[in-house]
Amino acid sequence: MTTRGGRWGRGQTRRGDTGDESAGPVLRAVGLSRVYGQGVSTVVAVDGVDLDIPVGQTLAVTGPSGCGKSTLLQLLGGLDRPDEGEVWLGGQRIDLLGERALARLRRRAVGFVHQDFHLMDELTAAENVELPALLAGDSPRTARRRAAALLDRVGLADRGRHLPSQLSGGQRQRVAVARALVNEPLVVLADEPTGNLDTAATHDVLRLFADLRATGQTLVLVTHDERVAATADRVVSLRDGASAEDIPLAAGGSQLGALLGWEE
Ligand SMILES: Nc1ncnc2c1ncn2[C@@H]1O[C@H](COP(=O)(O)OP(=O)(O)OP(=O)(O)O)[C@@H](O)[C@H]1O
Repeated sequence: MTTRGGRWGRGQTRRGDTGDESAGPVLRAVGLSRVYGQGVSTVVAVDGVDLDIPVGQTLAVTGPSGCGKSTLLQLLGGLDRPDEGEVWLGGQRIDLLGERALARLRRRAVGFVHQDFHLMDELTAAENVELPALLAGDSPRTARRRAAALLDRVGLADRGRHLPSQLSGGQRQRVAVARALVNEPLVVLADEPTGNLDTAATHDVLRLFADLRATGQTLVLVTHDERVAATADRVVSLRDGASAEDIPLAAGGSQLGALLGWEE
């Protein structure tokens, strides 16, 4: 994948760009806590999480329903703010940024993939992918070119003019992955990206993530599915908002082959 010169400052490059592993973690949480509600209805959704995510790592976040996975992902991506602690992205502390600066940084540095795709129904697949590039300041021509290349990369070169309603769930999620990549984010954050997909579509999306991993893209993946988690480099399990286990998987993405071979 080509890179855009000047988009990132010193210490903010991706592994795929420079091969430089000395820049420190691309994403870092320090003592992160998020509390919802007050009084008797208080819920501590995230409770003192420390996390360093190196450039190029695929991290799976797992744990039982309600343990705080989605809240943690939103905090890491600057969609929500912690009550305590710090979030660092690309060497910059983001939890203290003002709304506009945070929105700008999020647009460029974070690619989100959601369980239910979050595509705009009235826009074509290509327009959905172009939109974040246009919002980040690219010319229409550049945005179109980038969207076409990404749709090709996710195997949907011939579906650019289709509306989301004319695509299968797996195809919609591949459009969503293309959209997440269009601004060459520092991190891709995916919340149950295979949660609404059948087995074949799940495999398509996992293959896509394996391809991203091979290019050095940093990826954080929230998943209930242990087999999906097994395709990561590392698994962090949450219990009641806190990190209960942090396991490096020596085999990492090589589990993908086993998973696909087993299921197919
Ligand atoms: N906006 C909110 N207001 C109040 N409580 C919330 C809110 N969002 C989440 N919570 C609570 O915070 C806790 C963590 O929720 P979160 O969605 O992060 O968990 P999760 O692990 O992603 O769950 P699931 O796997 O079911 O999606 C839960 O107890 C949830 O009820």
